[in-house]
Amino acid sequence: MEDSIINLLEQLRVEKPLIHNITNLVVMNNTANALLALGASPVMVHSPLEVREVVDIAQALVINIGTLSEDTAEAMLVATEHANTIGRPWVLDPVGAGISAFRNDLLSNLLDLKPTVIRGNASEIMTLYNFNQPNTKGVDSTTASKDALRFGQLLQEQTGSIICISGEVDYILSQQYRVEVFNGNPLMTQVTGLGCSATALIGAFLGVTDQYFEAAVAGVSILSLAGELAAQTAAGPGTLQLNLYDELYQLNAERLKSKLKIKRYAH
Ligand SMILES: Nc1ncnc2c1ncn2[C@@H]1O[C@H](COP(=O)(O)OP(=O)(O)OP(=O)(O)O)[C@@H](O)[C@H]1O
Ligand SMILES: Cc1ncsc1CCO
Ligand SMILES: [Mg+2]
Repeated sequence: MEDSIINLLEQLRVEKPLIHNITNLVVMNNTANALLALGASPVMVHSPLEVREVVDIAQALVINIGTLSEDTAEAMLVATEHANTIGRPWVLDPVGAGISAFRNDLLSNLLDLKPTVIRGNASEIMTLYNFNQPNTKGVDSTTASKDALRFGQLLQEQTGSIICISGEVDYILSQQYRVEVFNGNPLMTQVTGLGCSATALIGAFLGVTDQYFEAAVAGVSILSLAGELAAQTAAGPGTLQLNLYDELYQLNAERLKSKLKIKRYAH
């Protein structure tokens, strides 16, 4: 399985896919830098008046609802509908699912548009399966990823999307497979938007292959491994964020082979 991740990373660095992000105001800069460090080419375009044209030229689309407004919500619907029309893959990050009726209505519309991949923390994935769950913690998870696994699998069956649940263990779920990633470090939760960075990296890999499950596995496991390595020499959250860019930039086949801790199960 490491081989497929290594091949996808090499391909990404050659092709430098253009990744269209409609994302939140908090992580705009750190996700653009994470994409650049990995080898992709980010563009953040949010106006409903221009997203169609950007979807046309991009290889994949990232939708992150963290800091929603009426305008960005409209842009997300326009962009994803157009992506579906022309066959562009897209990934949804349901940040803060459950915060408000506005957010849940948009999420419900986006689910109807069948995201290629959905990546969220445990609380967000549980809310997507049942919108009646109260959100008590904003954008952070109140529960462990393993507690959301059953709901993630049900959400997978309901939507047909590939589902990624992040946390101490990261899960990537399809109809056929479950992959578990054991890399990462708890300090990563003290830096805003590393889950959002994982979502953006999934977008980058969706831009270089039509093996969408393998793209999701690559995005999640590379962010978790780079975060783990970044934490090893970090004095705190600040250096972790900086080290993360360097780890993404320096990541190679040898490091992936020796440090990745992933398991694949067939259902
Ligand atoms: N308890 C933990 N132990 C080890 N690694 C963790 C832990 N929690 C999170 N991580 C790492 O951080 C990554 C992001 O997960 P997290 O659950 O914090 O995302 P998130 O809540 O969506 O973040 P954000 O919304 O700030 O982007 C995971 O993929 C994993 O690598
Ligand atoms: C802190 C925060 N608030 C809205 S989006 C965001 C970034 C983490 O998802
Ligand atoms: Mg998140």
